[in-house]
Amino acid sequence: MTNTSFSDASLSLEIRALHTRRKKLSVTQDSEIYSKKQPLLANASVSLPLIIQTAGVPIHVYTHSLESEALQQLITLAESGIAEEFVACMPDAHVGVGATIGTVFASRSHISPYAVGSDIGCGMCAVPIQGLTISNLKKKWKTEIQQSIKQRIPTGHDSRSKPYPKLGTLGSGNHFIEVLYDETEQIWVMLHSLAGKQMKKKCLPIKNELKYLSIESQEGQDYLLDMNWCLNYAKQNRSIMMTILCDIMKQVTGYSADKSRIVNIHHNYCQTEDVYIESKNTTETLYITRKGATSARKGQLGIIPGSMGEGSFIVEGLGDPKSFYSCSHGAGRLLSRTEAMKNISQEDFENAMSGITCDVNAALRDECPQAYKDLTIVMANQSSLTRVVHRLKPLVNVKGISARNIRTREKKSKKHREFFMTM
Ligand SMILES: Nc1nc2c(ncn2[C@@H]2O[C@H](COP(=O)(O)O)[C@@H](O)[C@H]2O)c(=O)[nH]1
Ligand SMILES: [Mn+2]
Repeated sequence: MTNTSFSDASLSLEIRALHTRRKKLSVTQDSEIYSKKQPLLANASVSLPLIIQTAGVPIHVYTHSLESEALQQLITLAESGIAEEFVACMPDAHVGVGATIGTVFASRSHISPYAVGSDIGCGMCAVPIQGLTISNLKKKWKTEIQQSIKQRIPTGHDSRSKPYPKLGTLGSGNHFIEVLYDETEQIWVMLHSLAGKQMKKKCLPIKNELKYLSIESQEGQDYLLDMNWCLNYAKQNRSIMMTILCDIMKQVTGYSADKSRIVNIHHNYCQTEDVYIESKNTTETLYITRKGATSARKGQLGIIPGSMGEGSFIVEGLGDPKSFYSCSHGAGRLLSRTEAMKNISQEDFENAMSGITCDVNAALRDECPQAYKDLTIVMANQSSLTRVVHRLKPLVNVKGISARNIRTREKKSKKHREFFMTM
């Protein structure tokens, strides 16, 4: 039986209630209790990280609210025996497949493909455009840039090819390209692009199963080799797209990117890093896995995107060992895609995007700003992990969806409507 408990006496009753349920769960594995969504809710005044004791290593949680399923996944990892010292949960965390999105952990001996995630090497790239500001950006350029991006960078279905996605392609879903401006009115370009290779759906585990490989085993070595191949591929893909994007900016506006300030980072990966081990007062080299997390070593630059209406942050790491030198990789989803489609009206979506040059096709409503967590709260929750360098607000957004994707989605929702009308 597990010893999971919460160390901070001031945590709210809700947490204690969840704790009791979780204890019940581990004994009975009652699927009915399991499927109930009981969030972890702490008082916003409680300082972060919350430290949750488990039968394995503790969990450092950098948010005051978390879905029960995500907490369950973190506990499974913390009690698996493969994680050293603690497991860290980032402020944008939400339930993932096999492991929570927003998980960081260190291992001496094991790697978990499920904890790296299916989007191996998914990440962000951003660069400022030297001399281009809000004041000298002509209004008509925004549409010209948007159209040119769509013509030159394949998105959604058009990104696909076998066995790997084409280099220089964006991917689908919440992958995006943006033109933004910072607090000094400086213009930036940014992209969030697809992984080196998507793990096949049939290879993915059920939600709360966590499988892992010994690094010394043949499978572990094979996985590391393949994962590193995917990381290189994903980084190259971002570089190629960024070159095209900067070329578009130059062609349309006449201004060039300041390539010396480019930031190009993964947020789904595993690599060896030197880690301070507090219990031994030593530094060791361990395998750090970040699934939906940004490296935030002291002085290291990172990119934290929010949503298509909210924009993003350029941040600098503060090098906090309590999070394994990491911070969030975004705002994180608040509503599932289905919930967003159902609960957010087309009018509210369009209002949230007013003034931004972008598509507001109904097929994109599951990507609306309202579907994501409040980025201000996410940033406040990680003030000990990272410092804001630039606050970027969006001007142009191109999402990872092709005309063909839109037609397929429209057909599907028409069929869906017809089905319900005949009932
Ligand atoms: N600036 C923008 N941020 C966005 C957009 N769509 C999503 N997002 C944020 O990115 C992260 C990435 O999540 P991942 O797990 O898929 O890597 C997500 O949590 C959102 O906060 C956008 O169009 N523009
Ligand atoms: Mn990503």
